[in-house]
Amino acid sequence: MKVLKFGGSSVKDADRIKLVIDILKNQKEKYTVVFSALGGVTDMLISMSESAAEGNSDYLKDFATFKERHIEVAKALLNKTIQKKVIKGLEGNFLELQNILEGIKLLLEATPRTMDYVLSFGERNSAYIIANALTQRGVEADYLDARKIIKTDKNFGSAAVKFKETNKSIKEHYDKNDNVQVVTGFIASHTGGLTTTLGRGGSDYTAAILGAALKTKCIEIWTDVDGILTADPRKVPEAFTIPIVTYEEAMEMSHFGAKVIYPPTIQPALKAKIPVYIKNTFNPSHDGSLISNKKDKNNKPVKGISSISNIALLSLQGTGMFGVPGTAGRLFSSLARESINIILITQGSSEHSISFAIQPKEVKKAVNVIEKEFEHEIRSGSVDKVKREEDLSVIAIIGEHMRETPGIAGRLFKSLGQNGINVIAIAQGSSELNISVVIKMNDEKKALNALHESFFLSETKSLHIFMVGVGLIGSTLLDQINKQRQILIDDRALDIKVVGIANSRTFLINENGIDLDKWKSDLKKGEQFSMDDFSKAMVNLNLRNSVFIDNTASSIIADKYEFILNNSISISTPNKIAASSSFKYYEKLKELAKRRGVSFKYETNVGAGLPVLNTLKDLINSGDKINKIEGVLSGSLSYIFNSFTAKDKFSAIVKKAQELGYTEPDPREDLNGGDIKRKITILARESGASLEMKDVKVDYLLPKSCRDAKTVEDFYSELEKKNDYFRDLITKSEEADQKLRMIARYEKGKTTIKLESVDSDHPFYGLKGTDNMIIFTTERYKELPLVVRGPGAGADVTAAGIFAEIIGISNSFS
Ligand SMILES: NC(=O)C1=CN([C@@H]2O[C@H](COP(=O)(O)OP(=O)(O)OC[C@H]3O[C@@H](n4cnc5c(N)ncnc54)[C@H](O)[C@@H]3O)[C@@H](O)[C@H]2O)C=CC1
Ligand SMILES: N[C@@H](CC=O)C(=O)O
Ligand code: NA
Repeated sequence: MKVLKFGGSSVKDADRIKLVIDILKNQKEKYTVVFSALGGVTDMLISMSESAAEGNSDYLKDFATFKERHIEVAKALLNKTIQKKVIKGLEGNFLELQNILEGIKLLLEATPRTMDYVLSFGERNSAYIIANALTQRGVEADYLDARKIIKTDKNFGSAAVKFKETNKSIKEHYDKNDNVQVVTGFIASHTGGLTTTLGRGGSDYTAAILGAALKTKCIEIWTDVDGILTADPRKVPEAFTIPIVTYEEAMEMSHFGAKVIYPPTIQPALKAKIPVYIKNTFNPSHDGSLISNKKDKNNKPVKGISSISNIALLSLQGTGMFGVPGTAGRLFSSLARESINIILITQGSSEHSISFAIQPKEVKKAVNVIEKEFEHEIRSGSVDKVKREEDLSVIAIIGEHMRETPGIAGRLFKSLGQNGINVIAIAQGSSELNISVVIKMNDEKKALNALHESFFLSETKSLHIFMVGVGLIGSTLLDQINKQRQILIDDRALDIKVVGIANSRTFLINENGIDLDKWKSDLKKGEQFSMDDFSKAMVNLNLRNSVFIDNTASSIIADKYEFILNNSISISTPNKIAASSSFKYYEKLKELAKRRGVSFKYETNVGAGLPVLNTLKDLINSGDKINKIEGVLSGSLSYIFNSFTAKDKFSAIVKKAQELGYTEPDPREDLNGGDIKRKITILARESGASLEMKDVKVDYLLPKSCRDAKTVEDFYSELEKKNDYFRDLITKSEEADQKLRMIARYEKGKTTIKLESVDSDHPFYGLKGTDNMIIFTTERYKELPLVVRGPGAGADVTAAGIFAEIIGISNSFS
């Protein structure tokens, strides 16, 4: 024999009840079944009584709806003959209820005793209709009014069960009746016959009482979710069912807002060692959760993460509290006198302050009672006025095995810290069954998701990308991400979600991820872009594991890095402006990233996708000293000198380099030496020098008229005028069997850039295509230097460099 119980959400209307009937018809063994009132009906009964008690006739409208709903369900489920009988029975109930409501209106009072009677109609109607629907479908079923079998005291609203009497009458009843008993949940009666109710979660309690009395094989609580989940799925989409939870864990989860069941109600069942399953009416084949005292083989230290939204934190503090016994006692007794429920308490070990969380609606009352209680101390200045903080949430991680697993708290605080979530108060029960933290309500969703990812590692980690600049590099990167995304999910459990994109005209944000197959057309329909609006949207979304990518060459974007890092968002960028701007800003950004525990990365600033800056960082971190850096740092100039011959027009080759995507958005940057200047400055800075870009000594490649051109168009026309000049240059170099190279150097604190014509034995002579080559001469690489060489410009290699950087950043998220 087993007991099944279906809650209000499972019996909200006729369609849902049909699903329930299917589940019941599929039962292989003997069972009894408990029902709650149709979803929403109990609330309706309460509000009708309240309005009647105010002498109001408004309830009559609700009463009409109440009747209609039940008749409708009966009509939809029952054939004509049975319908007639059932509707007659329902009408008897309606009349009884109508009389009571009229009585309430006359007396202007709904006592707890009357309320229990009123509420009983919810379960009585639902179980009655469903029992008949079962009979009609060939199940031999009887309607059983639980008032006949469950006996309680007269504590109306939350009556205490008299188990001896109850168990006896349950056994007697079930011994005599072989049909499926369809039982009203929640209601019971006093020995004298008065109707009582069992309080919060009452129908679950009914099921547990029956299970324990009849020693059933199990109890199944049927609801509208797949059991107890690791977190609230409305806040954490990745939440999943916990297969086995202990009773204590279920208790903690429900205390922190997981509303699947109210565990105290299943106590009688667990005491009798009867397993309790939580199952989903709308997904009956799912195993659901088992609440049991069996040890979980899985033994995860953290089983679930819960939260209570919108709480207030009050603190009592003052010098007069130190070492004074009874302060806490007085504080909490005064709150208890006013029936103020306390969600969490923490006390500093200095005994200087006690903080506790309560519902915001109780703040005023709480402050008043406390300030009254400590009136004298406040007046004398030994205790301060109550400090209050509102719009907060409590988050709790829960699990029995946290107790024997070190490092859990560490991981908790690391992932909150990394996501810029400030912890306002901390509490850990001495049972170590939960660790709770108070944070800003704004951060709740982010915190839940970050912790969920961190503690349920087997699940996929999400990375949220915000990208400004979707030109050549940006669009190539989006393409690469789109192609690789599923592989990263499958192989690395890493889900890269691009949630924001922008160009200089419009921007688009989608928290669930932008569709990378059609971002171009979607972006066209986006909102008008401003970096202020985009940054605000990004910060307001407040997503965990966020990375900002700047694929522009704009200083407007680079100027926002400080704000972005300050909001605990990592940055990866090929834009060289920030790292080559003032040394002060460069340092500030690096320091800020460190302080916020996020990343500021710009490997593609030098040598595009080549591992130049990382190599340099590894040398320095391992204690090497940089003596000299020499490099061909411009991919576009490399390409130009490698393709330019005395037969070509120099201006045409430059144009080609631009078309191939090797130059900066503005090609003058490359030809004027600006781009190389930025790169050598960055290399010098990464080597430890505090240099500015203006310190770089440049031997210009271009004649002055070209350098001074005001627009790109003017630049090309000036360049054309100088084609002969460049032909001379290359002819001389060719005749000497040499190659033209723009070489940057950093040595003894000085940075220089110079056009040189190099011989065939020079290391830079053999460079091909867009090759960059960086030669590090160091204390350890003295005789033979360390060399990094390869393509140093181009969309694919640059985008790949950023992509690799993003994946690297994802590793740092706990
Ligand atoms: N092409 C290459 O081989 C390499 C390029 N880079 C860097 O990559 C960055 C991007 O280069 P490309 O993709 O070639 O440029 P691009 O001109 O093709 O694209 C620039 C994008 O930025 C957007 N943009 C420009 N100014 C903006 C502003 N103020 N606000 C918002 N959006 C703005 C544009 O609308 C466009 O979507 C540059 O910083 C460049 O130095 C770095 C290494 C190699
Ligand atoms: N325009 C740059 C691209 C890489 O930073 C270059 O030519 O090297
Ligand atoms: Na690089």
